[in-house]
Formats: sequence, structure tokens, C-alpha cells
Amino acid sequence: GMDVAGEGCKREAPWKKMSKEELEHQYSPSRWVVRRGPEEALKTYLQMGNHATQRARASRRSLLDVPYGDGEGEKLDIYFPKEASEALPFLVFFHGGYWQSGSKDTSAFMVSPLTEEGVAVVIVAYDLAPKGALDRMVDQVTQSITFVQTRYPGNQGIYLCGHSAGAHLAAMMLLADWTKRGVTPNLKGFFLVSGIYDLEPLMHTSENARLLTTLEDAQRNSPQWRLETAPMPPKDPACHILVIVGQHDSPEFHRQSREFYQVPPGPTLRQGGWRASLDELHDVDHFEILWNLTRKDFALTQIILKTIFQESW
Ligand SMILES: N[C@@H](CC(=O)c1ccccc1NC=O)C(=O)O
Repeated sequence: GMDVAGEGCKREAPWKKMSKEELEHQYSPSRWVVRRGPEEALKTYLQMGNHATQRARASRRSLLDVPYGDGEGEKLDIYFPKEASEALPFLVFFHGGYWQSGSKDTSAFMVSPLTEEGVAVVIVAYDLAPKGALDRMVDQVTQSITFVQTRYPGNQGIYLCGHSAGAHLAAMMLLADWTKRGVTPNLKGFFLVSGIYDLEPLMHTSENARLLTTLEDAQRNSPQWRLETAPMPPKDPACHILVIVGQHDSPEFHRQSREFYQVPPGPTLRQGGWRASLDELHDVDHFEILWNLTRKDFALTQIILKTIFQESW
């Protein structure tokens, strides 16, 4: 059964007993969708992202292709609520696509419902593999957050949201050393959606082989491994960490979320003041969990809004 955090007994990782085919299957999110075929799911995801982004750009005040660094790929888009103010909460989003696909230009899913409620939304581009190695993507994500804090020092909180590979990049920010950046972002929350936190099993799948050349690469870039080997005290105990997974995500994706929730900062730190939670969202797959964020009445949209605005509740 599921063991209780703090028991201190570590089982052998279950994925190590899987065949290559099984591992491949577990880490192919599109094979687990229930309402359409894999190809159709990926196509719909792209269409929904395209449409949401076009709509956001047509209907909201925005700053597009803002450079957050010198690199050509280091750009972000900012979407604003109707009321002009710099004292806004900011939600910064990192798209998924296994670090090798996806774009900020098709990822503005949550812009309409969040800006409607007074949240500024930032969609970040980063260098995909093979141009970007994981260390570089992590560095770029760190830089993008530093940029938002520097540009909007009066922000009412920066909330990070990432999907799948993007949730991995957001989770790596729990480990970021901001002192080296000269500015500490006003981080108030993490929304980690259908993420991957231990990269080691991916070394044994086809799609990601070229991303992780050594075990050291995988471990250095795994928030699960890093927090297990060197637990970190909370920098801000008020900061929320929401680990969220879809009901129809694969068992390995469920395990990744559950185990990440159980490391510090997880329930062990919750006793010490962290606010961490693990949520399984009813009847959604790996892609619906994101494209439904275009809707205000979707459970995850409501969770995000409640988390951001609870101080005033
Ligand atoms: N080739 C993958 C695609 C994929 O995993 C994916 C696609 C869009 C957004 C996120 C994804 N997964 C993790 O980042 C699949 O078969 O599902």
C-alpha cells in the first residue's frame, strides 16, 4: 500500500521492474487519454492552445516577445487585466512538451479567466532540446522569474504554474539560489500540473534519451532527488505548493506526483508551516487538465483563483 511519509523505509523504485515497452507506455501521456485517440488528443491540445492564445492577444492588453535575457529564445508574453495596475498578482506559466516541443505562442490557455479576475499572466518561452539542455532551461526559467520581479517590484505575489515538463521546470525553482540573481522573487505559490519530478526513468525511454546523457544530469535536474538528498527549509512558509494530477494520467505520472508531494517540501514540511497539497482532478487526462483552464468553471481554474485570492476571502 501507500506508505506514510516519515516512515523512513525506502522501497525500490517500481519503474525499475518495468519492461522497456511498459516504461515507454507509462511515459507517453497521449496513450492514456480516454475520450479520443492519441493523435487526436495532441492535435486538439495544439488547436485549443492556438485558439486561446489568439483570443488572449485579441482581447487583452499585452506585451509580447519581451526579452528576459540576451538569448534569442529568451522571450515572454505578459497579459494584463483590464484595470491598469502594477500591484497585481502574477501567474507565470511554463508549458510542457517533454522539453522538446511546445511554444509560448500556443500556451496562453488560462489567460482569459485569470485576467478577468485581476491576475496578470506571463507565458515564458525557453530553449527546447536539442538547442537547450536541461541546465540551460532551468537557468532560463530562473532568469524569467527574476525578470518579472525586477520589472514589477510592486507585484502582489508571483505564482508559478507548469504543465508536465513545465511543472518540472517550475518545481526546480524550489531549489533556486536567488542570492546569485540579486533579487528575490515574491513567490507565493506553485501550481504543479501533471508533472515529472524524477527524471531517471525517462533516461530509459526513446523520446528523452538525448535529453539526459548521464545519471548525474538526471539527478541534478530532478527536484525529487535533490530534495530527498538535501531537504530545504521553506524560504517563505506561507508559500503554497499544489501538486495536481489528472485522473486519467498514467500510473507513473500519479506515482511521480504522489512521491513528490511526500518529500520535503511535502507533508513533512507541512507540519513545519509549508502549505502543500496533492489533488487528483476528476475525469481529466494529461491534456484536458490544461486546455480546460480556458474555462472559469473548471475545478483547477477555481483552485488557482482561490489560492491567489484567499487572503482577501
Ligand atoms: N509525445 C508525447 C507528447 C507529450 O508528452 C506532451 C505534449 C504536450 C504537452 C505536454 C506533453 N508532455 C510533457 O511535457 C505524447 O505522446 O504524449
